[in-house]
Amino acid sequence: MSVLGYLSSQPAVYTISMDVAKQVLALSLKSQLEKTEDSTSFIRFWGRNLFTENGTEWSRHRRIMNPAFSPETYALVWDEATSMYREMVDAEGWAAKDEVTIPAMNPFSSKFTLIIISRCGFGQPMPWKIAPNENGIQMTLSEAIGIVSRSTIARLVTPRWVYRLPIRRLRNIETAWKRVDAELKHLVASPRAEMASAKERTASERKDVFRLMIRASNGEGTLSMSDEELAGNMYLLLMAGHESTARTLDAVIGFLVLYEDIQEEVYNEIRSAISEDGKLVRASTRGHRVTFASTFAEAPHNSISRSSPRLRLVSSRPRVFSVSRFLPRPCAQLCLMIAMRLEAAAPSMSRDTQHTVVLQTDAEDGHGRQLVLEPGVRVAVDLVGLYYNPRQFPDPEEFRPARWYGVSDNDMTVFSFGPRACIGRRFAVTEGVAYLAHLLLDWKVTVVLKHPGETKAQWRARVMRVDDGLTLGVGSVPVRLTRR
Ligand code: HEM
Repeated sequence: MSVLGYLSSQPAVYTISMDVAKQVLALSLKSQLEKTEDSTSFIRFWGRNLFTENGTEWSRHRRIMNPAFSPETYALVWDEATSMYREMVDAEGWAAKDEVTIPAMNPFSSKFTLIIISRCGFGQPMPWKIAPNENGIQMTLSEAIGIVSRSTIARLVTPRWVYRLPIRRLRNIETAWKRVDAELKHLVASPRAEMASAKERTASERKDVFRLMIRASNGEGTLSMSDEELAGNMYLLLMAGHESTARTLDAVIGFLVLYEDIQEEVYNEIRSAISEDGKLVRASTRGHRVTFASTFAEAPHNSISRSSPRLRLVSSRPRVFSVSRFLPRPCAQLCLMIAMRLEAAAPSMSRDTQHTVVLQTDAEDGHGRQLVLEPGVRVAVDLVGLYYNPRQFPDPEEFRPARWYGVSDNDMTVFSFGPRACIGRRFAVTEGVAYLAHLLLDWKVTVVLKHPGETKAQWRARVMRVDDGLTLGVGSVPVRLTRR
């Protein structure tokens, strides 16, 4: 589809073709197509970052951050997710109940993923119960990030004074942006102070992404980072590392209550992973592989064993981690990936032509043709359109994890592909599988209908609709948890 702005704006072409998308990403690596100031303004409020840059600048950011996305980090993600689940169940008072009705799962998944990125990405302890008046601002960080995400586009096009008008909604937006700003400043300040103190040695041994960036910001040379870039990357990770995963978790829960047979399959898979001895298994190295799984140490009957063939997380090389690379991908993981496809958190990927670019379009009718684009044209891969393209995914509306048995990560595309694919993909998958495994092992999750006559199709139309923010997601997901 091509779009011509006759009065203003640049011409653009949109594609929902996988082949064309692959060409676009390949040409981006050769700087024929690039991200521009304009196309990345929505994520550059606090500074340039890994997402906004091209060429050698992009490569510098990526080289600084890459070592943090390692098997050790994913092991930590699994462990933290395990203890976070326990904290959540205790703090919310679910531990003593056999049935819990929840009007919306969304705040739980949002808080869960925020705390995981905070603990595992930023090395910052964050408890499940967060006081609402930190930094003198009456809003939790989780709430603030949600508001910031939903108001990003408005914030780009409205002057700042508008948010000082005596209108509650606008004041709330201002408070949320201040809350996030305060958090970023606090994050920058705390590890710097820590690293300057006697704890320096221990802290410097830790390789969370945040400490690597702080070190780069204190350093010089090709792998250094300015303070502005540091803040920019922290904001990026806060948004990308938390929101997209949270929205995927909302979506996958929504689908699993609609498709009860698949929920049962995932449950049985998790049950088959429970160990006899029930001891905590965190991480172990077997030859060149790192395998780990986690159990609930305190609850032996609820343990997930490392001997399980299905929930094992495997690395083929010490530094390159892949979830179940040599084993069948767990159904829980496939459910996540399908939810990402059906409810894409990242709606599109765009690049602008820097030179004349030739794209080969699909030969759908046997007549593929060349599309010649002049410099200055925006090429957008419409991910929602691509994921619902029936030529790529027959019966695109169906939640059918089995369709991705044996398919390679690249062909799933939900995290993009090639060297510029999502840096946090394994982080997100580990976290998501851990969340599902622990939740579904304890509870059968079912729909809460609006009224007794509501059908599942109506529930899907009402709940699984697009809720727009910086990322896309579903609406409030009301469910009932019944103890297994
Ligand atoms: C369900 C969860 C997620 C989805 C669907 C997702 C999707 C994506 C996609 C499609 C891209 C490519 C965008 C483009 O090229 O324009 C991307 C890039 C990125 N993602 Fe994710 N992501 C997720 C989770 C995460 C997590 C957990 C983190 C960090 C911990 C993260 C950090 C990033 C970063 C930093 C980039 C930019 C990479 C680069 O340009 O080199 N994402 N993500």
